[in-house]
Amino acid sequence: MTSSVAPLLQPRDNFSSVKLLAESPGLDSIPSSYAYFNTHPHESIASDPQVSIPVIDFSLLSSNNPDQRLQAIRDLGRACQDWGFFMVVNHGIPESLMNAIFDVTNEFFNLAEEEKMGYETKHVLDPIRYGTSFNASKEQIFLWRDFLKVFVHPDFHCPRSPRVFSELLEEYAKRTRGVARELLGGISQSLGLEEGYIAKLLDFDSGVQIYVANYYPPCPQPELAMGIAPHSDHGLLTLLLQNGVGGLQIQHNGTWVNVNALPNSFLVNTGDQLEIVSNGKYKSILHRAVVNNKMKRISIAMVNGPSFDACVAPASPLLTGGHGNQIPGLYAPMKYREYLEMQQGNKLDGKSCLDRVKAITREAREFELGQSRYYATLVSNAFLWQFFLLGAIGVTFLVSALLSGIVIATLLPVTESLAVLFFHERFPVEKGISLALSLWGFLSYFYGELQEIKKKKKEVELGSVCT
Ligand SMILES: O=C(O)CCC(=O)C(=O)O
Ligand SMILES: [Fe+2]
Repeated sequence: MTSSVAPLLQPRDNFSSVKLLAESPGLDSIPSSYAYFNTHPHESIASDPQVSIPVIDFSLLSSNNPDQRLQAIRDLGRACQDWGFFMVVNHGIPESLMNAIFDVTNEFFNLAEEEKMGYETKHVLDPIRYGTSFNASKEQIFLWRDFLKVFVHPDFHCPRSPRVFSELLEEYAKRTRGVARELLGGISQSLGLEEGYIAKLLDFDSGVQIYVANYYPPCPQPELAMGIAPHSDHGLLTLLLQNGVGGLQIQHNGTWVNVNALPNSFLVNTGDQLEIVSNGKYKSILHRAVVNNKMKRISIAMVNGPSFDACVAPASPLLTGGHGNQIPGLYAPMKYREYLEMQQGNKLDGKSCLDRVKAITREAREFELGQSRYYATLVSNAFLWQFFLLGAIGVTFLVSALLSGIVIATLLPVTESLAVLFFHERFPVEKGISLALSLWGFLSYFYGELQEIKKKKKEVELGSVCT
């Protein structure tokens, strides 16, 4: 394995895209800021050359024959539970449309850099976003990937050029949304819910759909670079196409495996919102894309999610077991818009966003006084902190920022000390030191103030003697 890399070039300053960097003459090693595998030594390479992933025949899912449909629903449920990933064949979307969407995507990435940079935006929810890596402002190691993300539903957006882009993308978005809706219906039934249950619950008809095009140019050191780091998708279902060049790997039974698609098929993966709504039965799948040194790879992911304002939580019928037993909900309710902002606004880091949503409910379940008191404490805490902050601003305004800072620094360990006294929390040496330091700050401030007052008094007295 070649592990020498060029000195840090700060490519971000010189190259606005990895495409430009890859096309720079004589590039035979990658800048160290792209050497992902040097800084992630624990990331194993794919062991298995190829495994067979489940294949879903879409025509059976929409069949009028109830037995065939039932079988397709069962297959779909098994694929979601065992893999979180499957291939969809016979979906009815014309091959010509799929080819055309590839061609126009390729043309977009071939536009002049300045034109593409016109779509470089700051906010993660801007409807058209061109960029490189994933979230370059948050990453130390960059991905060997340029991207274009376009929100195509509920409101349709599209870059102005290439000229035919808009017409093709609108049609492609509509057709893929139809396939995703049908799949979601089957998945809903496979969970024992009504066909339209999830779609209605999450307002899929006004759902967010995002076109994500990934451009991975050939890389001189593919064994060091990463196209897209391990992550799960934030939506419900992602329909992925690739230009016949492999690179996608999914995590299955703890190892990375290569997957390739049959011609004219979709690779579909379940996303975080499906994991939440199914209360963890259908886990979103970790996947990544590696790069190669021969051919550019383009993939197009259509991410289909709930509506922005849908509050996503485990479906309530799934929280009642046999004999009416309550099953705990494993995920805290959250608006999809907020989840999307959290996921897109950070660096790509496995399933860390979903873990945050899970952590709150775990804490709530383990809270001695019960779940409802946990949430009540959380909300009242947030409310009371607003008063505290107002008070701190008041002290800054009326006295000094120094006093305000000292009061805050002193109150924090006081809270800790009360927790030790009343809830018998541990009191390790760090807590002791921080308590001593803040009390020292507090006392020395007042001692200083006292000295100042005494000095002023003396001056006044002396002054009155002189006059
Ligand atoms: O390029 C690929 O195969 C994967 C792309 C992907 O995971 C994504 O865009 O979310
Ligand atoms: Fe993905």
